[in-house]
Amino acid sequence: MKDKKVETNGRKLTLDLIKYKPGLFIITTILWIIKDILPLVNGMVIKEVFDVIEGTSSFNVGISGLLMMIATIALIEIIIFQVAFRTNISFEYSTISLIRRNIFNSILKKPGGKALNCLSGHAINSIRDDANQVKSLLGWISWLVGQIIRAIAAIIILSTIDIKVTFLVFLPLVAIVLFAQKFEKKVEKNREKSREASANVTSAIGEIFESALSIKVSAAEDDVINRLEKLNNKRSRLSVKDSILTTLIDSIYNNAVTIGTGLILLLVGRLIMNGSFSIGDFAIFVYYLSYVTDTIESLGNFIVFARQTEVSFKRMSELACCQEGNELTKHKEIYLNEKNAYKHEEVNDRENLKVSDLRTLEIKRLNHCYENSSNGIKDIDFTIKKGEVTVICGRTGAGKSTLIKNIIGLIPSDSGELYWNGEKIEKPSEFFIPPICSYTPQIPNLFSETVRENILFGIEDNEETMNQAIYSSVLESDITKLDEGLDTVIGSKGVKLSGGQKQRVAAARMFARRGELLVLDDISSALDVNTEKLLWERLFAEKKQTCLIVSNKKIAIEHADNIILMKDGAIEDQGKLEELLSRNKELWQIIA
Ligand SMILES: Nc1ncnc2c1ncn2[C@@H]1O[C@H](COP(=O)(O)OP(=O)(O)OP(=O)(O)O)[C@@H](O)[C@H]1O
Repeated sequence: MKDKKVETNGRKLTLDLIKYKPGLFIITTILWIIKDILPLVNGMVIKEVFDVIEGTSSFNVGISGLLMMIATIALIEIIIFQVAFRTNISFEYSTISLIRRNIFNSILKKPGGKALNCLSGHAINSIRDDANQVKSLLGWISWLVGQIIRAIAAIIILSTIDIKVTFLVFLPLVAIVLFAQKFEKKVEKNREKSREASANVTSAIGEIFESALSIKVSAAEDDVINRLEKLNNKRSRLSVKDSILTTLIDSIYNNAVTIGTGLILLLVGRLIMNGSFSIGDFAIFVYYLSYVTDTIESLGNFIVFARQTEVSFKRMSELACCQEGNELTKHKEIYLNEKNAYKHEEVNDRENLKVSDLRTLEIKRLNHCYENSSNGIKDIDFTIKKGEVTVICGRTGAGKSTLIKNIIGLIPSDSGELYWNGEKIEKPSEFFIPPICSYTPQIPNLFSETVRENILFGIEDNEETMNQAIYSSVLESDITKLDEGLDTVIGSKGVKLSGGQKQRVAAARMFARRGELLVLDDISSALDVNTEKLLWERLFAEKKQTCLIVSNKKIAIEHADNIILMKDGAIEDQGKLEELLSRNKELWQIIA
């Protein structure tokens, strides 16, 4: 399966998100509308205040009554604002959590070897900034609805005062919207570049932290800092350009609105002098004018912001795209208020898999070619039988790791089939997991937690399982030498452990999961002879255990029921040790 380009439709995705919590969206929007309409009523009351002062009012309420009305409206406005703010927060955080949940879920669902299609820094930036951008857009939509309704209502009221002056309010709107359209593409392109440059800096910093030791021993500090400086300068240039473009558009809106306002006020001033405007009319006109012009500006900014959000949708969709398609806005339950409500439906599905005990695992015509490369595996055919040890060997780069990653679904194969007891395995990446299969990768992935937590890695802490895992991975004497035994914190990526200890903690994690099929990728490369001997002896003492092992070590190969000899991505030969030694010089050289 090669990566496909992800097509995104920002409007559809936005609508999907609104439909996720339609009740909250509608309530928030209605509250914003009421909150925005109230000042219009206030404007009318203010007009009456001036008319009462001028003596032209037909309203039978005194100044004090009108002032009470103004205060009451302001109070109601404050209360509505408080409620709307809360419902809006619930709406925004529900949708942002859904987006983040779906991105993480899709990443976890993808084959392990292809979970991220970009640098981790890019993914982190996207999950943080792009999700926030979408959240702001959604909040803005419900806010804008109220503003637009208020502006329309204001325009209708203003046009009853003077239609000609009111018409002039629309001119800046049309001009600004047309102008903003022209800038849309440019802003979008630049924002994309700017975000990418920021992500490159984040990734570079991450890599520097991860490789601090290598940088020091290679005395590469200056080079690394120069590279970071270049990336940072690029980021800074693009960010400044992005800010300038956005500010430029903002200031154009503001100035157009101000010029429009000035023109209208000039016209109104002339009308007052003509006597066709009362002071009350003038007051309400000035009072409403800012609502209309604010909305024009807001609408213009919104158009630009919505364009920028398209970029965010695109980047997040690329992360949230898995075999089932773009899952970015897929409606799923999230738990914002409940403690311990974490559920992972997919994991539960896996636990419920009904699979018969292993008798045979057949690998048929398996092929994989890495993207933009001729490397991979070709036409792999062999069978693993229950209780047998299968050892894959071959020179470096022969395709051993690629083969096992394809079998257990960490890398999706281009073609070929796998059969478990004769039944086709449809999704290897979802099938080859504990308790069916457990795996130790060539490079151990450890976390800066305790040894115990690294071994358990989410499974229940059971003394018997832990002791068995420690015994099988020959870790017992290492643990007694650690300051706090199993509860020693091992530092970032296990920095406080030796290479051999790291390999065995990773192996212990695999043993603790008691997979029916154990898959071990060259786990003894950093072990001394005695420890390695013990490790294989203990593993092979369990005659029932089915193992698929990548190793060129003589002691492992000697225990193999079937040896798969790889060369240039293909199986060069396979069979028992004696048969292969009698006919194949390659194997002699590998185990020599
Ligand atoms: N992601 C990748 N993209 C392109 N080529 C790759 C990728 N990963 C591995 N390769 C290439 O595929 C070939 C097989 O790699 P693989 O890791 O399977 O070899 P191996 O037999 O396990 O080697 P070793 O014994 O050194 O671990 C190598 O030539 C390697 O450079």
